[in-house]
Amino acid sequence: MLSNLRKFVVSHKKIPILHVNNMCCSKMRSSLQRLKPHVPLGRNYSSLPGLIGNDIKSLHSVINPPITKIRNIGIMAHIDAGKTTTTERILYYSGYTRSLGDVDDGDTVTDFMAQERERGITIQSAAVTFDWKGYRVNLIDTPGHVDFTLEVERCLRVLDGAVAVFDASAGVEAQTLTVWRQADKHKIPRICFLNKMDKTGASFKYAVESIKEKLKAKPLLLQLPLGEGKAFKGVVDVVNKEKLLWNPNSDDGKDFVRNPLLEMSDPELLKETTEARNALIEQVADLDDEFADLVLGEFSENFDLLPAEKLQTAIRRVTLAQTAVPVLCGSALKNKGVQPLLDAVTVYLPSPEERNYEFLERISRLLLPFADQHIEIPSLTAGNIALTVGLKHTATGDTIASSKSSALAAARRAETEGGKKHRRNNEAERLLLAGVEIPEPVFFCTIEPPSVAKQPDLDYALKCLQREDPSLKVKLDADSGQTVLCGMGELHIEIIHDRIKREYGLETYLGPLQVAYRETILNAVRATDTLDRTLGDKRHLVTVELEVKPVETASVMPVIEYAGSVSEDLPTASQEATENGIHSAFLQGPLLGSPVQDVAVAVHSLIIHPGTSTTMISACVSRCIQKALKKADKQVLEPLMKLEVTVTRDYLSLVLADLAQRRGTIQEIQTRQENKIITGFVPLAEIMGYSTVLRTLTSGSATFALELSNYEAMNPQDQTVLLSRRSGLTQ
Ligand SMILES: Nc1nc2c(ncn2[C@@H]2O[C@H](COP(=O)(O)OP(=O)(O)OP(=O)(O)O)[C@@H](O)[C@H]2O)c(=O)[nH]1
Repeated sequence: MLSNLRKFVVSHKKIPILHVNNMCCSKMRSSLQRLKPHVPLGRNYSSLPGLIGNDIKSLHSVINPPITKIRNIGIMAHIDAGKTTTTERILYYSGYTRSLGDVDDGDTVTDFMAQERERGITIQSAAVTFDWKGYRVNLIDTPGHVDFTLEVERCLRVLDGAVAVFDASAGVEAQTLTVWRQADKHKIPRICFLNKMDKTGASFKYAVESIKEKLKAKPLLLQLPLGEGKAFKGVVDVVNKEKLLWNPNSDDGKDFVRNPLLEMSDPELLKETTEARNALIEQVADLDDEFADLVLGEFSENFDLLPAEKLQTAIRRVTLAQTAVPVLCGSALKNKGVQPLLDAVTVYLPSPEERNYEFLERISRLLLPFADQHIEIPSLTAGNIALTVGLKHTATGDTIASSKSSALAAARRAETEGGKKHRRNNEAERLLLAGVEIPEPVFFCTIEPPSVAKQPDLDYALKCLQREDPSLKVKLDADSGQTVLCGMGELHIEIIHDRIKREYGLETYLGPLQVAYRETILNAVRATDTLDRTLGDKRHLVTVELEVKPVETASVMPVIEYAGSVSEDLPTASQEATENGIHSAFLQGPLLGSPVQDVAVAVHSLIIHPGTSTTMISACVSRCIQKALKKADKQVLEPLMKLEVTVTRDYLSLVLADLAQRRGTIQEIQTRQENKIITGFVPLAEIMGYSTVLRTLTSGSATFALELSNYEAMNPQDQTVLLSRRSGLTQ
């Protein structure tokens, strides 16, 4: 949402803002009517939701439709599965746009950033709102590239349901797994859409199997494809036993017929569909006791008599319970199968009141998003998605509440419901609701403004970008004084660089991309330290004795223990100061100045002279830890990436040989039609610039996906080379 907010701020000069606050209905109606001609649309938009032609159905329903009729959904998938193309079709069939946008022509609604249109990929999530058969659908198109994982994560938190789009010729791909796990984490009910059924090599069966195997999900086949690849012409609705055929002469897919399957005309297909329907009924009955009772009681003799609505209601229950996922198929590009997908969204995905949100927020200005355009609205009921402006201090992951007491109540609820997590008993922390988990950046590089005078402008641009994208970290290198960007991948940093130029008018220079290493220790070491300083007439005196030791946590958060004698009478402020000192010491390890992970600290003794400031306590503890770390045996940890390369047979051996040279280890090689899918692990340092290498090696025919797996100990030889290179001894 914040990305759209920023977009709004950037582009608000172009778009007239309608101040509808406190307006009477007739005034608002005329404002809404005036909206269309004013909005500088690059595309041909038909109507905003609720507006038919230039008329308004009902102002209340435009802004606040009944909650049961709202669907807040996201579209998620592996890169290039066809999310944006599917979204375009959805907007067209719902009447939101009057022409079909095309990713390859760079004129889609939701990919509105210049970089998105140029590269044909989604970077920021975009929200659009439209109506479908009496339902209000708020839809978010999320990025598929692994570098923008955080963007997906922050969308999932506010969604009630999602459509997972798959390339039917590839099935479950690397990033599908990641987004699927994220949706699991946020308990989001899903529908699967097997897209690209028209593509050579598309296989409904293969894609369904991969959903079972890789996602460990139970697919409910609500449709069967009519033909595959070039022969794909429509779908069978298994629930209703109907055939849906798209008119081959229609160039926008609006024209399709739905006919019941008859013994006379389609005996084979009817038989196949009946079998699929019976299997579906049995599968749902296995998962839902209420439905099992119904089926066994009234319809056990003949499943054909079971009304479609009863089956749909049960499918909805299991979808909401996330014990199974409905599967549909189609081809967004060839305009087939998208309308039934929209029907399924309204039928099977939850309304906001079926999820646990009970917030009502009052904010000075609210805007309804239409991709990169917005319309101001006077109020909003629970379950809707909107934008707000003017929040200076919020960042992605924050929760906005109407008052401190409601935030406290919500925090308490979060604690009892999901939490059980240990929270520190401090009020600021209690006010926090579940934020998004921010992935650790794995790459960094220096960034320089065109001149010293422009440094404040660069700082400002980076501050703004960071607020909307917390996966971007900005640091100051203490030695060189340079600004350092830390990001999720090469593409991430490249896009940030590009955005600074386009959106803030600053030409900046990036240093070479470097890997973010970590460090750890191999043995336990004890150290003591005393800090004795007199400032003014005040004496600050602290003596600490502690031990650092290795422990396997795979985290940079140290485990902290206190000896009984220390914890007994340690005031909270002194404890916080001690822990601040511990945390700051581990941010910069002794080998490379990288964060230290897999460590525990035992504080054996802590003697604090009365009147000693908390800053001095932190400083003493931090110095003592650094002393201990220097004495310990140390180890560099390097990011190990999980890699998936899709390559044709001809180039397999070339790619494998190249990976071997990059210290890669191969986990498995699978066959998928004409392609080989290599999965394995490779150190990040060895895979920089891999897209160019792979393109050259395979004449552009291979693709790859990369994801951080874990941090692994570097072998002693490589570690020595790295350390001497970093200390400037070798190149
Ligand atoms: N054959 C075929 N190609 C499709 C279909 N849907 C999309 N494509 C093509 O696949 C490519 C990727 O489509 P997008 O809609 O940009 O995919 P996306 O999932 O939004 O991609 P990202 O946003 O970058 O993750 C484009 O070249 C589309 O034209 C389809 O149904 N069939």
